[in-house]
Amino acid sequence: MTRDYSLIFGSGSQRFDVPPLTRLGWQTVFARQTDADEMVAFPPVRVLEVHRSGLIVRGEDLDETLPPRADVTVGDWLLFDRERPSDSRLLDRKSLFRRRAAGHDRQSQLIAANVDTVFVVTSCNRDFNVARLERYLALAFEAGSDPVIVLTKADLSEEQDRFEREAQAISDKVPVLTVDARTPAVREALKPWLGLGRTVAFLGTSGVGKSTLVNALLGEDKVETGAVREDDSRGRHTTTRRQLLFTEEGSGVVDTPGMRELQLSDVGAGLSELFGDIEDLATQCKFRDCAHETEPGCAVRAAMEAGVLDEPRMARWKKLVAEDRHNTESLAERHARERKFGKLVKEVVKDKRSK
Ligand SMILES: Nc1nc2c(ncn2[C@@H]2O[C@H](COP(=O)(O)OP(=O)(O)OP(=O)(O)O)[C@@H](O)[C@H]2O)c(=O)[nH]1
Ligand SMILES: [Zn+2]
Repeated sequence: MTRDYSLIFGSGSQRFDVPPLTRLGWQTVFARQTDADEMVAFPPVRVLEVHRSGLIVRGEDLDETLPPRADVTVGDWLLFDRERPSDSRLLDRKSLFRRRAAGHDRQSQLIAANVDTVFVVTSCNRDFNVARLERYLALAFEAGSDPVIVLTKADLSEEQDRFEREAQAISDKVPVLTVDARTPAVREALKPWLGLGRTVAFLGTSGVGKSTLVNALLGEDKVETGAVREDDSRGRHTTTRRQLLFTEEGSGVVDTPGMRELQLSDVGAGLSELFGDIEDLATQCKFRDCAHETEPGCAVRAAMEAGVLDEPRMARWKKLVAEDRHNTESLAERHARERKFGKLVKEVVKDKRSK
């Protein structure tokens, strides 16, 4: 077992006892996929940066650049093959964020792997939107990463209690923090999810304070914040980074613009995690394909009428399910479904006419 020496020695200068792989985020789930002999022949390396020209990886006393490959992303673990670097074995992931590429095939672009916790960031202002938060949470669950809601700009709002209450009501699986992202105290607030060998990432719309939080964790201005970024509108290009950085205490922070553009697609399982209670109700509806509108024997509407289920929440659920289906279906699948529906309508019309 790997011991977490940071608990014994504290962090900072006395880091010498921590195994280098642990500092890079090596965990039992990865160790279980290999053994000591293989690790000597093919040392584990973690992907820290992805560039068009190659992958920057790091292991114990190892800093290498591997040929680029589409099946690997930031945060991944590989067993480095010195002879044939492009054959380095990719270890199974703990979690994976991906984005559907443009076009109608279902190709997806890998964004980040092996993220333990994702901070879903929103501000105590007009950015705050329960539907959008639910969307991000579904994405996080789908990726296999634990979400935490971070409410920033608490210092600018007189209603932070209300925002906090609304965020807490979304799911009892998701903790909520309220912070001023610009103060050093924010590191304390995020601490329970950081720590040696843990990897975190940030999700949220533009301007909510993601870069500010990343900088707070890294202890310096590694990432441009909004104030600087405004230059972009005058034509300056920001470099597209996809990188994994480490804090002083040894936790990994994924900073990738791709996380900002994630869409809801293929998040069926994530939605179930977030709306499991409604899905359970739906299984009790009289009709298996109940749309929970006017059908008799609808358990979902019954719960709503009894005041057990919040109507706006159920409306958001329906919208997300429809949207996920739309994003997930390939064009061919959609055509097939629409054809089937068209045929059904024709049959019903014919049936009515013949009566
Ligand atoms: N008062 C206050 N200002 C904040 C807080 N968090 C962030 N800001 C400010 O909000 C602006 C935007 O913050 P960023 O960290 O750049 O936001 P971002 O989410 O990284 O935005 P993008 O890079 O566009 O995705 C900056 O000027 C920050 O200083 C906060 O908690 N309180
Ligand atoms: Zn129903």
